[in-house]
Amino acid sequence: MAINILISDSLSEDGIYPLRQERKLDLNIVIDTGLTPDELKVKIKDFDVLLVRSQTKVTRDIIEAADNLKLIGRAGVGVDNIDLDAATEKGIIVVNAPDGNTNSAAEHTTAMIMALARHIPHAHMSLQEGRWDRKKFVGVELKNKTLGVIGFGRIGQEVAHRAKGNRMDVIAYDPFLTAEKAEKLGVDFGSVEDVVKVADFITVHTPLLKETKHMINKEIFSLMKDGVRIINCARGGIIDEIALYDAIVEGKVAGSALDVMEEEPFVGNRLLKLPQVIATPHLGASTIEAQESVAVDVSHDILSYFNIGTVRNPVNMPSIPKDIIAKIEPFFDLGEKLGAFVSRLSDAAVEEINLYYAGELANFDVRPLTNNTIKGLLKRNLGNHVNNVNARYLAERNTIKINEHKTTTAKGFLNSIAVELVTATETHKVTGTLLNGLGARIVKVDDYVIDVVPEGHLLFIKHTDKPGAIGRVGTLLAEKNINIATMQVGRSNQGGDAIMMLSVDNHIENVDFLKAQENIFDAKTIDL
Ligand SMILES: NC(=O)C1=CN([C@@H]2O[C@H](COP(=O)(O)OP(=O)(O)OC[C@H]3O[C@@H](n4cnc5c(N)ncnc54)[C@H](O)[C@@H]3O)[C@@H](O)[C@H]2O)C=CC1
Ligand SMILES: O=C(O)CCC(=O)C(=O)O
Repeated sequence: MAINILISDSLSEDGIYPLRQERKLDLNIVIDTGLTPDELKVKIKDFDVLLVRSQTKVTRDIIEAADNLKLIGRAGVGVDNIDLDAATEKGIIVVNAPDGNTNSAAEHTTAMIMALARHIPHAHMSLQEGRWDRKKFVGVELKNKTLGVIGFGRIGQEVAHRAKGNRMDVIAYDPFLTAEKAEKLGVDFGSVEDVVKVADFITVHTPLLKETKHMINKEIFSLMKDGVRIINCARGGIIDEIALYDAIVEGKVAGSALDVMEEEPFVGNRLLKLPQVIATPHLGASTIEAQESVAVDVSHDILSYFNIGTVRNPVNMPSIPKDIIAKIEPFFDLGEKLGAFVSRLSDAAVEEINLYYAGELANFDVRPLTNNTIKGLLKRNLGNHVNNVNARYLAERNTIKINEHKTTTAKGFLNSIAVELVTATETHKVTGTLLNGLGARIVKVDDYVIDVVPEGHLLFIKHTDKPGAIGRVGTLLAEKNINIATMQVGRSNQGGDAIMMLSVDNHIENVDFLKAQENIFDAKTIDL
């Protein structure tokens, strides 16, 4: 079946070349830019993939109307134009291209700092208007000035690097910036307040989040040096525009360079009328190189998702290095099957799921494996609507607690996974392993040690350990023309509780005939 891809913002044609030349998948690429939200809401129904830059607003409304959507690709960094919660709830994976435009955005920020320091746009306009005004445009040097960088991720660091080339001192704030890292990068570091108190130029490079919205506000402006210059090439909204406007008019801020504002397009914004402000229409990533690079990156993730089911740059799923994925991937199927198996052992509402990882597995970040296992467990009640993207969200929405437990010592096996399901009245635990060269096995159900291949049609029977029980089950199944492929038995003690685990050739619709037997107190069919 064709995979329908809608590109709704203008993207580099060279960047989507990997999609154009794909031969294994049947891709149907439709480019339709400039759709209104209402038009997109109707159109999106037929598409499996939506590919955007920052222009298209992928709202909850649009996501809810997107009946076939599996992946949203953002050719760029910021995903604030995509309702991530709505995508996650619907099980739609969101990917971005975090590295492809770093250099361009850092170069643009540097250009803005320089243009601001030397009044280049205004001087140029004045010349165009026929004036030779050299006194009006006296600037300041960058050398020996301090650049304050708030948000010291990819772009913030690249900007700092260039500032040092201009012989500026750099002081940065980022919640993840440690003394060791700052020293290695040759910058000072401190709190937001520490940074703004000493900086001559302040540039912000954080994402727009609840915590960063208006983080540069009236109070923070009041701490700044008089004559400070403010640059925002990250996201509108990080700086409170009312506070910025007032600080410029009051003379606290000598100038501001803005590539982004709270409302875009920002033609007509009153800040543009101030002579101290220079601005560009969100051009940080607008270079041939960056646009090609981000489009190539998302194109590769789309292909990777549909070809092998993994992506490099997930936004709403844990991002795990390739080498770790390679180590945990073989356990995905086992985890899902253990989840599915344990879900059949109780009909009561699940309150808690405990995942026990033992052996070498315990050394790795197993969150994707946990997601897959929860998917297997929740499928019984939620059906195919649950997937790796929304499994954890759906568990939490149903107030199910998820706990991962790890130990590097695995009893008897190199690695094992145990999935424990806790309800108000009972607890069940199923343990599985991958046997070298022999594949997956279920090795324990509750307290019973077994050895069962987790596939096909299984029949799980709990009974009293009495002579003839096994033969009776065999006869009853034969009467119904059900062929037994394998059988395992286990018991707690002689004459006590016991289990039978059979694999049979066909699905058994109804097991009441087994439950009606005197010594059988439970029977369940489990199709894996
Ligand atoms: N103008 C444009 O065209 C472009 C804008 N951008 C924007 O630039 C910004 C930075 O992008 P990258 O450096 O690639 O992202 P990044 O994820 O590498 O770095 C962001 C940094 O902000 C830090 N941060 C988060 N909350 C913070 C807080 N409360 N205070 C201080 N720091 C905080 C994070 O720890 C992280 O180190 C994003 O908003 C992105 O959308 C990116 C590319 C182009
Ligand atoms: O697509 C664009 O040009 C905007 C880039 C951007 O703002 C980002 O990557 O966060």
